[in-house]
Amino acid sequence: MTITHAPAPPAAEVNAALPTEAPDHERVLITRGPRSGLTIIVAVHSTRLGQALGGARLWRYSHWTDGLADALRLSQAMTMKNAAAGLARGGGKSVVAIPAGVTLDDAQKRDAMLDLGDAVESLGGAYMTAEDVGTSAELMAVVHERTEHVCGLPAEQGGVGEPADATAAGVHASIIATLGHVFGSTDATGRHLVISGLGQVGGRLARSLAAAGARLTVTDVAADKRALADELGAAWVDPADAHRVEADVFVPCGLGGVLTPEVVDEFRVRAVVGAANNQLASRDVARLLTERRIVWAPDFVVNAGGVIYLDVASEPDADQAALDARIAGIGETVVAVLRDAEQRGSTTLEAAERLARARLDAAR
Ligand SMILES: NC(=O)c1ccc[n+]([C@@H]2O[C@H](COP(=O)([O-])OP(=O)(O)OC[C@H]3O[C@@H](n4cnc5c(N)ncnc54)[C@H](O)[C@@H]3O)[C@@H](O)[C@H]2O)c1
Repeated sequence: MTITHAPAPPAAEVNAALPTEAPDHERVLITRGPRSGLTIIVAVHSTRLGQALGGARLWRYSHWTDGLADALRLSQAMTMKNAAAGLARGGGKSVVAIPAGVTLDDAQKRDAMLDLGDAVESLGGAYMTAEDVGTSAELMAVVHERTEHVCGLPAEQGGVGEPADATAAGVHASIIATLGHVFGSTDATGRHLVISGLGQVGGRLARSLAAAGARLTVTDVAADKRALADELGAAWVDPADAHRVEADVFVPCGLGGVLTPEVVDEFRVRAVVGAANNQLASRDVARLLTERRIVWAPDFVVNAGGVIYLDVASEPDADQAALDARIAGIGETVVAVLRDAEQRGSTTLEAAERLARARLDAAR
């Protein structure tokens, strides 16, 4: 294949350090895609609860080992997410690493997805892939040409499509549950929420929270999202200042790593509940949030709606009412985690991890 070199390296390359501790993954496949020439990594962290499920990331990495580090970390997080969500699913993740400065055209993306399909198939069903950052339902349909172990195909092809609606519904339920925990009322009317990131999930949430009567301040690094703020009558704030707004809840729906010690120090909210993955810049930030009495609903519990949707809706006898109940149940899980943390004097992160580990231990 021909790789076209962009004039300047794209901004969003991932640099990720490999863990110093040896990985505890069941299997990690690292292979060079014969069609695409790209490094493909499939990390199966755990199948203790069932076939590992987690998305495929097609992204730029400064070095292929950054892609490996990402896959190791993300697959481990999927084990916790799927266990905390009560799914009979293990944790896994795949990464197709695009070298720095390289842009793929459509034919090259297709080659990459066919290679990914072969890599997934070679694991004999230990891992099922789905869309994630840089991939889509359409690209999953290409993966499907090489393996059955893929979900989230386009609806026209009999698939269940992309899961953003379900993710947003789960985050909405989590926010309502957290309001109940913090303020003693689940009524969002007049509550002031700050949403940072108005993409697939944040945009849907802004609509559902506005409909629930919340007062919104919103932001995005993409200035064109301001139209949604205007449509909903929401206030707009500069992205860099969003975390300083005095409000009830901060709702991170952009990229991960947003909760740094500095940000937590400047927060003027009572709770943080959002869709973004890996919100904590480091584990100690969970303790800083607890010390400042800011209730953080752990991201991997809050944003599990998408994976619940992919799991439940992909079943042949999928039932919408059962799915809705499972998504709404995320709110109950959030409350259980927040109460457990309060009772034991632990961080909410530790409480969510206890819940996930208990389910994993029960399956030994
Ligand atoms: N889509 C899903 O079903 C799903 C499921 C689980 C978790 N998540 C996580 O939720 C987050 C949002 O997902 P999405 O699908 O809506 O992504 P998206 O790419 O559609 O939207 C992200 C939005 O955040 C904005 N953004 C990026 N950096 C920002 C910053 N610093 N400040 C403000 N805005 C910023 C982007 O411009 C974009 O509009 C991601 O972290 C994703 O990993 C999504």
